[in-house]
Formats: sequence, structure tokens, C-alpha cells
Amino acid sequence: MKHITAAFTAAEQFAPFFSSAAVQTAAKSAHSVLIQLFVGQCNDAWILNLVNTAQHALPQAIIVGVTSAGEICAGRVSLESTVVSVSIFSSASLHPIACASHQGGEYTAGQAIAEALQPIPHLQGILLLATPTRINCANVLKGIEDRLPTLPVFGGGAAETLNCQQPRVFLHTALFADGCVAVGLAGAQLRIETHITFGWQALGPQMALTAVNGFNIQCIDDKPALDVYRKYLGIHPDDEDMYLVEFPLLMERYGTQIARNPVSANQDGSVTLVADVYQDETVRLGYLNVDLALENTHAVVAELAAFAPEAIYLYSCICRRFTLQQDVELETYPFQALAPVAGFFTSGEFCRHGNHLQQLNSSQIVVAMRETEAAEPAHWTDTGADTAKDRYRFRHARITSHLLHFIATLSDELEMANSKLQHLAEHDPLTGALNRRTLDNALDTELAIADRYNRHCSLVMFDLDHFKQFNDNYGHSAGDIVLSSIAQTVRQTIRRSDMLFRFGGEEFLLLLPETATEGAWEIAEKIRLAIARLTLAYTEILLPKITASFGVASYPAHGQEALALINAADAALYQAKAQGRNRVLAFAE
Ligand SMILES: Nc1nc2c(ncn2[C@@H]2O[C@H](COP(=O)(O)OP(=O)(O)OP(=O)(O)O)[C@@H](O)[C@H]2O)c(=O)[nH]1
Repeated sequence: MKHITAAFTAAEQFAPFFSSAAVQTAAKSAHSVLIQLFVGQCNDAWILNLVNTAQHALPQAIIVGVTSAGEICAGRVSLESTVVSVSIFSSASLHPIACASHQGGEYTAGQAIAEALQPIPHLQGILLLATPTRINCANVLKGIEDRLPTLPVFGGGAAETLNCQQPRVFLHTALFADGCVAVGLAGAQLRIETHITFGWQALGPQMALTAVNGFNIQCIDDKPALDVYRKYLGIHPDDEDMYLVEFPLLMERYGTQIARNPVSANQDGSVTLVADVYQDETVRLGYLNVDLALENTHAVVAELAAFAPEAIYLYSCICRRFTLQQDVELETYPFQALAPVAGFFTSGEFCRHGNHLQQLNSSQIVVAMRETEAAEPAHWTDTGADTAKDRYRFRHARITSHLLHFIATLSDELEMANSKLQHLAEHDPLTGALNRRTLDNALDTELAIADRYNRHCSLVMFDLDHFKQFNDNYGHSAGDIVLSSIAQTVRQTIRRSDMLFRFGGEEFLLLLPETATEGAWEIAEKIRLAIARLTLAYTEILLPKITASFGVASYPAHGQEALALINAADAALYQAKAQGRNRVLAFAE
């Protein structure tokens, strides 16, 4: 295949390009021709003129396009231009399908695309252009994925910016304000690889999305979403729309990190995204670590060199251009060393990530293609040519990146110190069990849950037998070893959701959620036997076996309130001691 690219700013440039010898000669022997138009001028008449000119010069071509927020041609970035990418295939076939879609009809549109393309032999991938500011593209992707679960899908979303408030995708002269345009690429010889570069790092604390409505995040940690941006980034209300997009929220999906960029701030304190987001997802603010992003780029370039592509398409998030400014070419230009590059800055990228088709934000999708068998890897050496000329050219972004790294390290350290302090405040240092102070809260919470969902919950109070005598005979330090070993044994016996508290000196309390008396008795019995079997030594002296007595009380049978339950467990323990120790008794009135 051949990939010819050009950037235009004037309509008179269209016809000479399409009828140029370079394009016409290559197209003459082609099996199919794909023209992608990335249009920075948001103007339907301009688009139609362009499409008509291209169609007239190359009648066999499939022409698709999208309004863009920055165009990429030969690895360089231009604004308010039109970039033309002409991919000339010697044997691959192209299968276009356009779906006008409305909100709610996205999944059906995705299914329609998949159904139309599924029967095509040697289908290698789908190019998808859509309008993420108007429809839920995640559902389009879901519709495709449910029928074509492993096929590569790649592309980007029409940008909606101050300069371009009427995003469009188009197939030939059919323009869509809401919808998607797909092209199936098929061929036995066609090879397609997709890669993602990212480079965003989390900054600040983890937060939960506590109120979400469609693409709107209303509350983060129960406060208006915008408060997070005001508090941590000091973003002035008048500038919010401008800067929000450069600080995405990072989250995990399918085991991979993805981002969501707020694109506008609303009066009610909510922020609007252009991609799916869900209640209770946990997020952190993200910043672009330039060094990491460039490392990503160079790693992908190196990997693609082995693939020896004949064409490269880039679909890069608009926020990368905003954040990196002119430095953004540092991550678009290196690909030009491998094959002609064309692409655009998007309002959302589409790619398989974490083994699922996902709508991404903040990422750069790199699509590499070839039709002929690669005789040898593409000739490429990482000369760092752009930076070598003037090492200070990119200093601003680098300095910002180092400052952000400094803040991230500092806040990680603070967070670690904080969690250490919290651990100290909540745990008994000798046994590692939770301390008495934390009991009230934990017990109240569990009882409230049990009450609300009509569940059981049990307490087991236990106390070592004749421990005074043990201390007197073997010393306090030996006693300490016994206490910490017993706590460890108990922890190994109980579930993760169970909680062990040190209630008093040699007295412990177990809180067992979702457990009725019988179950609690069994757990206590298991612990009793495990303690009785323990063999412990102190300064090479074998210590005698230790036993413990247990009292069990359950909600709601033996008490409705925290104090009543504790008293019931204590009374049962008292009975166990009275009946001869080393036994488990449930509360009996
Ligand atoms: N080594 C050590 N001993 C402790 C600790 N906390 C409490 N003790 C001891 O545990 C013993 C508890 O004694 P008692 O309350 O008389 O009870 P007991 O001897 O175990 O007798 P019964 O409970 O009736 O079986 C006391 O000697 C306390 O000093 C501790 O942190 N370390």
C-alpha cells in the first residue's frame, strides 16, 4: 500500500493535489483507495467542496472524514487546516457504512456496523469516526464488540471546540451531526497494528464519583465536582472550560488505566465529559508527565520499526495538544521516520485496550498498516533529532513535568505517613489487633447494616485462661509473645471481613459480620483448638500450652444494641470460665 498525505488551507489547493501525478499514478493500479479528511475548518460548504473535488478526481475512492481540533500531516501539526490522507491499497478491499445515530440508538448502530461487516472475508479492522459530544460512543463500541469480539477497531471522535461548534463526520457527501461512519478493511495480505500512548500520572488523593448523571459528574466525594478542580488546581471560574480538559480524571477499567476529560463546567458545580462514566468509580486527578509520554512514543516507534508499516494514522486527544502546545510534535513527528503519517486531534479515541473496545480520552492511538510482506524492519534509529538541535526548546513542558513529579512524590509521602499514623491510631502495637477505640464505630456500622438488610452479626469475646499465673511463672515478656502469637493465629483463622479487637489486657473481641450464633460458635471452637495446639518458646524455653475461654453473642437474638451485645458476650465468657475454662459457650438467658 501507499500513503500520500497533504495539508491545505485554501480550496484552490484541492484539485491540483487530487489530480497530481503522484496521486493519480498510484491510484491507477490500486485495488481500492481510502481518503480520510481531517477538517479544521468547521464549514459544511468547505467539506462538500472538498469531497466533490476528491470524488471527481478519484471516483473509485471511499471518502470519509471528520471535523478536527488540530491536524497532523507528515508528523507535523497544523491548525484550522485540512489534512488529506490517501491510502492506496494494492489488494485490500474497503466496506463503508454510515449510521445516523441518536442518543439511545448507539448500541443498535454498533450492531448494524458489525452485522454489515461480519460476513466479509479477511476482515482485518474497522476504522470508526463518530461524534462523541453528541452520542455515547461506548455503546457503539459495545454493539460492535458483542458481534466482533476480537477485531481491531480504531479511530477518533469529531472535535467540538470554540472554533467548531458543529462537529461532523461524513461518508462521501452524507454529513452527520450525530452518528458514526465506519470502514471495514479486509484483505488476506493486509496487516493492522494498533498501539496506545498515554503518559498520564495520578496526582493527589483517590476520590469517588458519588453522583453521576449521563456524561455529567455532579459530585466527587459528595461535593460538587468543580470543587475538586478549584481546590487542587486553583482554577478560576472564568477559565474553567479552558483548563479542565488538561487535567483528566484517571480511573481503572478492565485492569487498564484510562482517563476522562471534563470539557465544560456547569453552573450547578458539575462537569461534563464526552465519554461514559459511572457512579462509584474511583478517580484521581492526572497530569501529563512529558518524559513518560515521550518514552511511550519512542517505545511504540521502536516496536513499529519491526512491523515496517507502509502507512500510519494518529488519532490523538485534543488535550495532548493543549497540554504540550507546540511540543506535541515530539510525539507525532517520530512516526514519520517509519511511514507517512496523517491524523487529527480528537474528542475521544477508539481502540481495543485491556482486551475490550473502549472509548478513550487523553490518549494517542497509533495505527500502523501494511499490505506487502515486510522484507526487513523499517530503517529507523532514534536520533532524538528534534531535541538534539536545541535542548532548551522543550524546557517549559519539562520543568512543569518535574514540578508535578515533585508534587506527586510529596503527596505520596504524605499519604504514606498519613496511613501509617492512621494505622497506629487504630491498632494495638503488641498484637496488631484493632484497638478498643475503633470498636464502637465498627460495631455501630455492622449493626446498622445487619438491621437494614435483615442480616445476622455476632461477637465472640475470649480471654486467656490463668494468664496471671503464666506471667508470674514465665515473665511478662513471655506473656507478650503468647498474646501476639495468639492474635496472629486468630487472624489466620478468620475471614478478611471479620475484625479482631484487643478488648482489654488478655481479652479479645471478634466482630463477625453476616454470621449467626451457630457459625460464630464454630469459628470460636476452631480458634480455641488452634490456640490449644500452639507450641511456643521463649528464649529457647518451651512454654506450656495456653488455653482460652470464649463467649458468643449474636444480633438480633442476644441483643439489639452494641452495649447489650457486648454484655451478652461477656456474660457467656463468664459462664465458660465458670464451667471450667477452655470452652466456647453461646449466650443463654
Ligand atoms: N504479658 C502480658 N500480660 C498481660 C498483658 N495485659 C494483661 N496481662 C496480664 O493478664 C493477666 C490477667 O489476669 P486475670 O485477669 O487475673 O485472669 P487470668 O489469670 O487469666 O485468669 P482467668 O481469666 O480467670 O482464667 C494479668 O496478670 C495481666 O497482667 C500484656 O499486655 N502482656
